[in-house]
Amino acid sequence: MTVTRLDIASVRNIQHATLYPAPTLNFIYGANASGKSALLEAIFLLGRARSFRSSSIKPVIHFSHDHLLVTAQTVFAGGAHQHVGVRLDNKACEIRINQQTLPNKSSLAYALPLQLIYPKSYELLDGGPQARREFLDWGVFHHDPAFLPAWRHYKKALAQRNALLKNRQPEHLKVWSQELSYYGTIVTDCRRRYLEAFIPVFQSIAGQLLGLPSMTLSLSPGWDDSESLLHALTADAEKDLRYGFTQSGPHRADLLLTLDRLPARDIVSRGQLKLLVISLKLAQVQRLNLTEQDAACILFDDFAAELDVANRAKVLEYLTGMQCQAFITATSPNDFGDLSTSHNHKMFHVEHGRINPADCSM
Ligand SMILES: Nc1ncnc2c1ncn2[C@@H]1O[C@H](COP(=O)(O)OP(=O)(O)OP(=O)(O)O)[C@@H](O)[C@H]1O
Repeated sequence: MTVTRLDIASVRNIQHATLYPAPTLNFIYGANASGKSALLEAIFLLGRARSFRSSSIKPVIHFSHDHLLVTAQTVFAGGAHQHVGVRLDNKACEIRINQQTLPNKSSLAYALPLQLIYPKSYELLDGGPQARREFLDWGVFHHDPAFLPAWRHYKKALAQRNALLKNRQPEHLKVWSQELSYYGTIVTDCRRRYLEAFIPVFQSIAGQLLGLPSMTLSLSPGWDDSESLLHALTADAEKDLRYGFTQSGPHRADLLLTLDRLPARDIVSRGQLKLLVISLKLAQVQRLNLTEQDAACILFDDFAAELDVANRAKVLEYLTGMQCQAFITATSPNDFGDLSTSHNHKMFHVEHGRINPADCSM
């Protein structure tokens, strides 16, 4: 999937912009506060109907307007065209794909798969497990159609079981534990199957970017899986009643990245940690590329942040060979390094919210 035309209205300081991006790499440069991240935010809004910078939509909408609109024309590898649009205001979200209004954000995620790399992404390895679960589930969602319905059922059952625990009503606990166990096992099987396919891709990219041997990635499923989930839920029932919530299950899962059997985050340097996160994110896109489906689009904000020149060159070389569309920002065109091996890319200059094509030879 490639964005061939992008129209943005009222996103941060971008009042109106139309872009015809390259199907490969798109380099975006401009001074601080010019609107580079706002441009990536607009594309992210189109793929997820939410911002990656603000939890509410109000601060994202241009001060003098009451709604924002982002639309795009995209083309699939097979040549089919698609028109995608998102209109957001403080209260409502309207999603349109090919002139049809759709109720679910998940349809956008299928229409425009996105992988975002920005300074906060680096918390993926040194922050809490929720970010790692969300990261993993992005891949599982695109890999396995059984995942989303099972995950939705699981979350409903979890809410019901937690309500019983909170209200100290143990009598119906068994029914919800069974429900939770049934869907939780499907969710975990989907995660395991995806990881099997994902790990070799990740190891190959991390090998190229970092050259670290003996790196392993594994799933901690969220309970002691030497026993079934139902067994864990039954054994935990008393403790769960005391704490008022369910302590075992895939909602507590984590991804463990180790080097020489120690948590990678305790060993690697800051720069290496960033390269590991970049490897994880690129591996998700590469994995999707290898399936029947169309490739995801990469949004890479603040490319130069904390990566030295040699590592930037390695990442760029990898991105160039990836055969997917990417939007990459930096404050100066020099930050992108030597672009002589990157063919057919485009460069854009952002200034005070205006986006203009720039000379690629810069
Ligand atoms: N709702 C809004 N309406 C209008 N302008 C806004 C709104 N929200 C933020 N801005 C302004 O939009 C500009 C764009 O900020 P953005 O974060 O996109 O810049 P940037 O080019 O990524 O900068 P940096 O290099 O510092 O990260 C800023 O000047 C900001 O003050």
